[in-house]
Amino acid sequence: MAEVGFLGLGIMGKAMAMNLLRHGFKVTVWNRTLSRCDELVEHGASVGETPAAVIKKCKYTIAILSDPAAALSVVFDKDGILEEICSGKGYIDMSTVDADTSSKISEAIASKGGYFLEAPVSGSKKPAEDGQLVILAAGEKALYEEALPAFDVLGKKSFFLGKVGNGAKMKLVVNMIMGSMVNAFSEGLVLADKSGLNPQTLLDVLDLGGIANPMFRMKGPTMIQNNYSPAFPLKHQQKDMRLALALGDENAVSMPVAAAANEAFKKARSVGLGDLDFSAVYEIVKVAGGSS
Ligand SMILES: NC(=O)C1=CN([C@@H]2O[C@H](COP(=O)(O)OP(=O)(O)OC[C@H]3O[C@@H](n4cnc5c(N)ncnc54)[C@H](OP(=O)(O)O)[C@@H]3O)[C@@H](O)[C@H]2O)C=CC1
Ligand SMILES: O=CC(=O)O
Repeated sequence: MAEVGFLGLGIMGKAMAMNLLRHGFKVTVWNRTLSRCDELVEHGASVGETPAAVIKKCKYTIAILSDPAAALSVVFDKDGILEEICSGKGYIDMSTVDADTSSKISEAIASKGGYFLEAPVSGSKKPAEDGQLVILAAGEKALYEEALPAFDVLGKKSFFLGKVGNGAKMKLVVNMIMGSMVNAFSEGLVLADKSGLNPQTLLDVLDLGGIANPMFRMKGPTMIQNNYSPAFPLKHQQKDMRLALALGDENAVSMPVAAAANEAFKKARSVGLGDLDFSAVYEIVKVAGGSS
């Protein structure tokens, strides 16, 4: 089996690279904070000293990094991907970014003869650990087909959405909906509490009705315990709202619900909740709703 490169061992990357190792893939990893590679090495990974070194060694390389700045940095900066990408090599960016960022990366890689695929994922820490992500790929179809054995390990379903940008846009639309939902959910929990209802009973009622969903089911119990151990960091959810609102601007789509949700996420970041789970926006909604 050809060696797969893997850049970025945060919450998602660590779980995904671990999954590939568990399924017999040979993986060479790199992370900006190199010490984060140690645990992967214990499970059989090799380490590349730089993104360029990983690209040089591997037929194709996957990345999952925090945001557009990080995604651009590993490609364009010193020791970055552009130094070694060439004909016959592929680069797959699974970070959640905007279509412009993805297009810039795609064009730069093509200018060196390499192949590019964007492939952001829907699903959080647990689906990443369980190989149950939903993969939203777009770009070079041949690279998509080459990566399918890896995608089959990482996810429960892969979509090929056509030209570069379509994967990024699909992911932003999905996360814009999710960010609005968690705000509405938080308001419901506050309203139940303030009007004398038991929030746990609200969760039980919701879970049996037409708006039951895995996100309410997973986040509800921890939210009512004020436990925001990060699966999907709030700062990333706010980045996704910001990028989705910009996509709305470009397309003249009015999104007042998403804009209000973004304000709550911004407020949460401004009071230091950015590294907690995105469900910590509940703390902001509680204050706005007059709860302590
Ligand atoms: N967590 C989730 O539930 C999901 C997240 N996503 C998306 O996946 C991406 C990663 O998320 P997640 O794993 O949660 O994030 P984390 O914050 O846990 O990890 C971020 C990763 O990006 C790296 N990084 C940050 N800045 C730079 C930089 N300038 N140069 C190089 N590397 C950098 C970090 O390196 P270092 O260790 O050195 O800080 C780390 O490896 C994000 O785009 C997010 O929106 C998508 C679906 C679900
Ligand atoms: O991007 C986050 C997710 O849960 O999907």
